[in-house]
Amino acid sequence: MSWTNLATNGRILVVDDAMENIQILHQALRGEHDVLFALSGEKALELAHQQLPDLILLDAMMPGMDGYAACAALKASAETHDIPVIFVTALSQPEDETRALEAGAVDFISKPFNVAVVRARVRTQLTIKRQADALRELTLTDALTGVANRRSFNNTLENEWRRCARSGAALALIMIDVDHFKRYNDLYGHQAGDHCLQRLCAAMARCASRPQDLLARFGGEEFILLLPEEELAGASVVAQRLLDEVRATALPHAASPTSPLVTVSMGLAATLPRAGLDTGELIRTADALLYRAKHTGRNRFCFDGHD
Ligand SMILES: Nc1nc2c(ncn2[C@@H]2O[C@H](COP(=O)(O)OP(=O)(O)OP(=O)(O)O)[C@@H](O)[C@H]2O)c(=O)[nH]1
Repeated sequence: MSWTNLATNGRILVVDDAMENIQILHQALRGEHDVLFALSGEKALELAHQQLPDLILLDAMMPGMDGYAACAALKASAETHDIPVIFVTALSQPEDETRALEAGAVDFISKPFNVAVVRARVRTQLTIKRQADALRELTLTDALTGVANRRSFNNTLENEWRRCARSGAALALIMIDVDHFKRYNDLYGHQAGDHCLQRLCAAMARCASRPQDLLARFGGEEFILLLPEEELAGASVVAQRLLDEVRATALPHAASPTSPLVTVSMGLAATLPRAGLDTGELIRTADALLYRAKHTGRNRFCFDGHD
């Protein structure tokens, strides 16, 4: 997304029980945006989850679930929480406006609407939304490698831990460290070292393809792969894939006593998360097993019961 067209080409969901209002708004916005519509609050929630629009124009008064209830439901769901909602309504008292803002709306447009005003307000909110998205992305991404950073990993671990605790599923971690990376930098230079980390990340990202898997840079030349709903057996399959994929990337490392190519060592740990149990313990276990992998020859993975 270029910074010059942040205000256009959005996916806008228009929600109104009156078809003529939807037609007017569709007419007003379709030149600049992709417009979806729903004729009820219930349908709006369904579409919002399926299509993840950039912005929602929501009628306050509708039979069944009204705009306030729909807005509250959108704000209560993690997937739709960040979608800005503009209320569009014939109600024009300050209390109505306050109620909409309290329900989580970012703006309020009165009916009958002025099409130019609607367009301008949509542009403004779309720009703000995209700037917020870009900022969130920046704060959660490692600048060098493009994978998640440690903050993002910590957030995801907490969420996945709770999710697995609810469903009774296991959760696995692979702690990954590049072997003899100091020697790599010393021989090839820091810039080549950076490039090596980028290539390794691209290779490692190919090894864990489920939507809930998360590869993150844990620090320096250390990475961590979070595998929700996975046990040690599954994690060891992924770890073997990581070893193979890193080998196939074939990055020369003439200063490594382990191999003529860049290699990684890994520690694997898995647990059945429970509320109240500490996520730190799992990380410490994976770290201790990574240490064991380093001290038993590198270019390998270790987990309890297997070296
Ligand atoms: N180029 C580059 N080097 C980094 C980066 N982050 C950490 N390093 C280097 O990674 C090296 C890590 O060194 P050590 O912790 O001694 O580990 P190692 O040399 O990989 O040895 P083993 O882990 O025991 O195999 C240090 O020289 C760091 O400067 C980075 O972003 N770019």
